[in-house]
Amino acid sequence: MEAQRLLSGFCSTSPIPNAKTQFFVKYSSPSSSTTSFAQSHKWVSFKARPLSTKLIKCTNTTHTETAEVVVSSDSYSQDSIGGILRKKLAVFVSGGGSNFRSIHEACLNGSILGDVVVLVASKQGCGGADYARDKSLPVIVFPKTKLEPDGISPADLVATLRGLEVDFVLLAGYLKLIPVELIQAYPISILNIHPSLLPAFGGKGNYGMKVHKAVIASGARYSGPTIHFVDEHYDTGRILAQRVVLVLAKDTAEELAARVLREEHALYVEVTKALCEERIIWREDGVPIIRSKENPAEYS
Ligand SMILES: Nc1nc2c(c(=O)[nH]1)N[C@@H](CN(C=O)c1ccc(C(=O)N[C@@H](CCC(=O)O)C(=O)O)cc1)CN2
Ligand SMILES: NCC(=O)N[C@@H]1O[C@H](COP(=O)([O-])[O-])[C@@H](O)[C@H]1O
Repeated sequence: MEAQRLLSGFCSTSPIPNAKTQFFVKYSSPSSSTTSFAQSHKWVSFKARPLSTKLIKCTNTTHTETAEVVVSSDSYSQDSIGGILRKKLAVFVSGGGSNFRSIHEACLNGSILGDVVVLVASKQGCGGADYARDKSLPVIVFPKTKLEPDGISPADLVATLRGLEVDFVLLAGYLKLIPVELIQAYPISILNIHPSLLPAFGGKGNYGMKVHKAVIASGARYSGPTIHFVDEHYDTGRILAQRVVLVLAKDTAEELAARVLREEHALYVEVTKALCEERIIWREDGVPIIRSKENPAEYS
């Protein structure tokens, strides 16, 4: 229901103007509804300066909620560089969210021509979700599981991202399989970062510290992050970018993980910048490459 309300502008009587208008919404719900949008006071903010506030009442068969909508001018989504519009990003996390934070900060400081408009978390209480709430970003839990009963369905996830006009989905430490519904709804628009040089050390069961332990145990002398497009299987999508990190003879998995993570943060910001500036080109053999901003004749 909340996903639908988010899409329909919270209520049929919503005064919320067109999608180009940004707004804050504060929910106060008498009931302890089972969803992440309707519990007590929650600011769901999409940025921008408030111009006016409006109260809207949302009723359904079980209860009535009031939402205070702060309608504001939309001075962000009209930003553009050379006619290229600012992009709307959804980031997916399961853990601490350091990649999410570095991307969000790069959007705020102008490095990335885009805005994170929603965070999707597989765990309501993970560090990435806490950071998003602290920054007044909307948080959606996906998927719905026994441990996360407030999670939404794949259909509601697609509808909500569409309703938020998301252009690209960035997986950043997200540990669940992305469903085919989302992949079909966002063809070649979903990226993932993996902490090894794919195709090595990828696939089901290869995530987090497990990857770095396997790299060290293998005797590999090099590792590093890979960013790839997401298809219906784990880590088999088209590789877009990599960085090489030395594996030192006496590295612990934690030391290697920290070295790789530093490169992940830089690489994901660099790739997201190229994505939002529409500098990703598809080679005839289907391999995606990135056009240099400084020298358009150069690709990587
Ligand atoms: N359709 C896709 N979904 C996801 C992809 C992808 O490439 N295609 N990438 C992963 C991220 N990832 C590696 O980069 C990855 C994440 C998790 C797993 C894994 O084995 N998960 C376990 C469950 C872990 C848990 O719930 O704590 C499992 O499925 O058994 C492998 C690779 C994100 N989604
Ligand atoms: N296979 C997926 C996987 O292992 N992803 C890895 O999870 C970590 C998330 O860190 P973060 O939450 O601090 O960004 C990152 O190292 C990322 O590469």
